[in-house]
Amino acid sequence: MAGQAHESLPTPRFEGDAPRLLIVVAPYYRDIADQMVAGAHAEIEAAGATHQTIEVPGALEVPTAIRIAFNADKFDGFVALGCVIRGETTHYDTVCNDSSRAITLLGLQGACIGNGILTVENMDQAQARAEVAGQNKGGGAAAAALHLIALTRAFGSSSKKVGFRPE
Ligand SMILES: Nc1c(NC[C@H](O)[C@H](O)[C@H](O)CO)[nH]c(=O)[nH]c1=O
Ligand SMILES: CC(=O)[C@@H](O)COP(=O)(O)O
Repeated sequence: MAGQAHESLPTPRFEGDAPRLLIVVAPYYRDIADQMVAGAHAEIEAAGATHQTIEVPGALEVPTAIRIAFNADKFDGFVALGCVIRGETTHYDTVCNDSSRAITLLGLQGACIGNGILTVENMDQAQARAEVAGQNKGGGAAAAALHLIALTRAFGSSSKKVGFRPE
């Protein structure tokens, strides 16, 4: 089903106290980015949550933008969107590995993040994953963030915390 992080894991639905999500998108490839943002919007709205979208130049800037917004403590979760297509040099590896690792570290430090940064060999692969009627990776990333928000609310918070969140 479109938007599901996994076919067998329905996206949580929120009744009241709508979660606020920030979509951070790197429109390095504008058409691909727009499709993934559309998928994320649809998934978030269907779950009864709200969203705001900001743009940064490239995938390497996405984690820093999330850190900035996380420290502002205005959002319950984040969706990272972008597209990295291999070029002639090893820069592809840097962009892919550093952006994904930074996003994972932010998650371990307390941010509820779905990672929808595509890392592909060519535009055909990107298109198949970006289109909402296709693999809808933007919707899937939004679904992942929504799952983590629901988990956070279910477990609540305690004095014992791993990670950092400004009081
Ligand atoms: N080649 C791609 C990039 N490269 C740019 C970097 O993400 C970054 O903006 C730059 O190195 C300045 O810090 N970004 C993408 O999102 N996709 C690419 O295919
Ligand atoms: C993923 C990239 O950074 C890549 O698009 C840059 O292209 P190149 O490796 O040919 O400089």
